[in-house]
Amino acid sequence: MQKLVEVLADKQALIAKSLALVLEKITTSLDQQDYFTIALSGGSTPKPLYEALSSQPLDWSKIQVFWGDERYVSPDHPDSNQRMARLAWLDRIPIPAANIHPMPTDEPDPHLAAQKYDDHLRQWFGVNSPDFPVFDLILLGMGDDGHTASLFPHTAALTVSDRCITVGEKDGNPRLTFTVPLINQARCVIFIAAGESKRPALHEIFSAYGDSFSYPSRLIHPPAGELYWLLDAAAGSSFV
Ligand SMILES: O=C1O[C@H](COP(=O)(O)O)[C@@H](O)[C@H](O)[C@H]1O
Repeated sequence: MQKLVEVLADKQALIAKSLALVLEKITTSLDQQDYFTIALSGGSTPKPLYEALSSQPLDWSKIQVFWGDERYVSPDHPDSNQRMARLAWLDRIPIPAANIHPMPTDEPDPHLAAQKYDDHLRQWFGVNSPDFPVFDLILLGMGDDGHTASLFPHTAALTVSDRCITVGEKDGNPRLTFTVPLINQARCVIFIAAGESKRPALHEIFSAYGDSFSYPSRLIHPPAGELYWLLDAAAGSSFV
């Protein structure tokens, strides 16, 4: 695994660096293959990145967009990760509808929805269990508590190793999330985190010894892939 930590002066520089890196990964991959698979993070941090991507002159027919986690709400709910990415980016570009792969949130039982998306991923990538699909790029955020995707501290989702998708839980509410082994299979994982409130969790995540059950982002280390941590100075100035 190649791990790179880069600290940018401020949030604007962080987004500019994230944009440049995502574009580099897309163009390099498309030189060698016909399509590029990306899994998106939600929350507030990546929104300006998605807005910036919306004005890039890419061949969107070659980009396949998935989500790494989703709140279990309808796609038009203000909390929906899909909604945020569509408003900021996907609704503004000429991307074929078939290239957008949102997590389903319409099953009465979220476990059924998790199984549906798991089946969809396996079918789309043509990968059967026990192997995992390999994403070209997975974008991740990190919450103040050290969670990533919807892998929250001290939850059962952290230990799921036989599926691509599982049900996470935040304050008693279900979410859908990529599992740790699926994320760790990726060719490239980019964490993007900003703000002073992330600093205590980052300290735990970057320390040589620590508790991954308390700080789930520690679990992400793709053995055959690249791992980037892009931070603004408020979050990361003491780590490089
Ligand atoms: O709930 C979530 O939070 C994390 C971090 O979000 P941020 O607002 O601190 O950027 C995000 O990565 C995840 O996708 C999302 O569902």
